[in-house]
Amino acid sequence: MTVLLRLQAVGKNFGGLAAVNNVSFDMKDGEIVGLLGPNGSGKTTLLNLISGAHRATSGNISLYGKNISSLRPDQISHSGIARTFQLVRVLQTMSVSDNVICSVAFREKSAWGREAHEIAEEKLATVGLQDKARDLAGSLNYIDCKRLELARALATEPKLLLLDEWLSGLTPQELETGIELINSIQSSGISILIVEHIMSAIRELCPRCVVMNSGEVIADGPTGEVLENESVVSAYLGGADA
Ligand SMILES: Nc1ncnc2c1ncn2[C@@H]1O[C@H](COP(=O)(O)OP(=O)(O)OP(=O)(O)O)[C@@H](O)[C@H]1O
Repeated sequence: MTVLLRLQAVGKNFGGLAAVNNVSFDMKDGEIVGLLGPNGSGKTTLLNLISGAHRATSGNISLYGKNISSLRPDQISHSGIARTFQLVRVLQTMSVSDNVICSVAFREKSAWGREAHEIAEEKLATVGLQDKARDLAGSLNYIDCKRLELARALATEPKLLLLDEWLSGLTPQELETGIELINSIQSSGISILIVEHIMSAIRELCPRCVVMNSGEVIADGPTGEVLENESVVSAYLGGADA
């Protein structure tokens, strides 16, 4: 299968701190991969490097064989990578629909007017927000803000979606809905790299996991095996959560 994303010896230093250190792994087209690790292990920094928010100190990142390590975030978005943030970011004073239209306007194949509206409607339907298209984004509850952020990411037509704790803070029922939504997005052909602390969700969604600790990859493989790996248990799970 085609290699979608390739990380080769990727590193990021903040002063004397190696937040990401010599990280290498591939993702295949269509894959969903869990990115795990204890707090401060470098997961969000790695997503920031892939999405271009931060420039890597060392190593290479490529998408479909094209080196994207030195591209700007907008160029990386145009290459086919979209993300959501750990702390939800929506444009509070605009309507739900206009939030998505903004993403449509900034994508590589931008669209305006009626076409942009139709794309926004489609993405809002995908995430289950079609009935709230005219509401103010600032009036949405937590899960709906998360849905909107997802719709905004999908509006850029990504090949690879980076989800940073998208499921965190949801009620058990919302969690089930969220898992189904992520599953359906992957089934539509979008690859997903998901940072998540909720192990039940990771087990349900991800056949494969990569685990980081202190900036380094300490395990990469089938989720069941990885979660039983001794170094993973002691670094991250403390033996209780798996
Ligand atoms: N902009 C920054 N400047 C300095 N240090 C940073 C910066 N961003 C992250 N760090 C540090 O890099 C390390 C990795 O942080 P990162 O947020 O990537 O971890 P994480 O695995 O995503 O953690 P969490 O699960 O808590 O979100 C931490 O020690 C953090 O304090």
